Amino acid sequence: MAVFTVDQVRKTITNGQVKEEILKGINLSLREGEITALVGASGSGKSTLLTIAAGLQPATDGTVLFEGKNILTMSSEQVRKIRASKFGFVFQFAHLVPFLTVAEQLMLMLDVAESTLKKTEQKQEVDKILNLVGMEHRKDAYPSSLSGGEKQRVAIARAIIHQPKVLFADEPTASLDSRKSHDVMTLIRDLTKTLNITTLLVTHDEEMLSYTDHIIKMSDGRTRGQVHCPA
Ligand SMILES: Nc1ncnc2c1ncn2[C@@H]1O[C@H](COP(=O)(O)OP(=O)(O)OP(=O)(O)O)[C@@H](O)[C@H]1O
Repeated sequence: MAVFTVDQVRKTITNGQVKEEILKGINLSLREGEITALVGASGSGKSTLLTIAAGLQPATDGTVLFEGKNILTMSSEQVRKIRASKFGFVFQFAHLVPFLTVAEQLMLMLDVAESTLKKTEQKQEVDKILNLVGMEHRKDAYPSSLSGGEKQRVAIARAIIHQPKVLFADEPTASLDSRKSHDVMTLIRDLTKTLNITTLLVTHDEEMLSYTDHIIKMSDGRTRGQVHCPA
């Protein structure tokens, strides 16, 4: 089922007198339990498309339908609520809060997502998710004592603890070595399948495409076909 549909999305940037169209009418649909990868040369518009789809910046034209509603015409408060409760984000760097332990980072995310769980249930949820990403043994550790791969595991746990429908992952393996990159993509793939998340991934690393279900190539602000990857 398509959870997310992007239809005729355009983005024009004005730089002084010069107008530049960086997205030229993008269409795509994302399905539950699947990873869709956006690939393409630097500057082709991947991150712009991801941030518009995630409600982080407006488009010039077009629609982004999430659960049947166009997020591009919602108020900023409505979009903020959807982002906090229904979306999860992972970026190139983990961006953990340095003075919070691993468990506290996840508790904070539950607060941001306005979780209705009681504190004891929230703690159980934290334990469950840390177990899922293989980080339960480091729950009381601070970020400075974690390796790059461990930090990214915590960032992924934080991105999914509130059970988002959609996971936006922008170059999640770009700061990791090859082995850790494979570990992180295995984790993202397993979580996408077991939790039935809809995942949109931006990556430069062709080796990571074997973990995806669909590949969309971007070139000069346009998409060039949606390739289905056989399992
Ligand atoms: N706010 C902005 N103002 C001016 N130009 C912008 C802005 N945002 C993006 N661009 C331009 O739009 C184009 C697409 O940028 P975008 O970051 O989406 O590309 P990308 O495919 O994600 O690139 P990379 O792989 O290098 O991250 C680039 O030429 C970029 O310079």
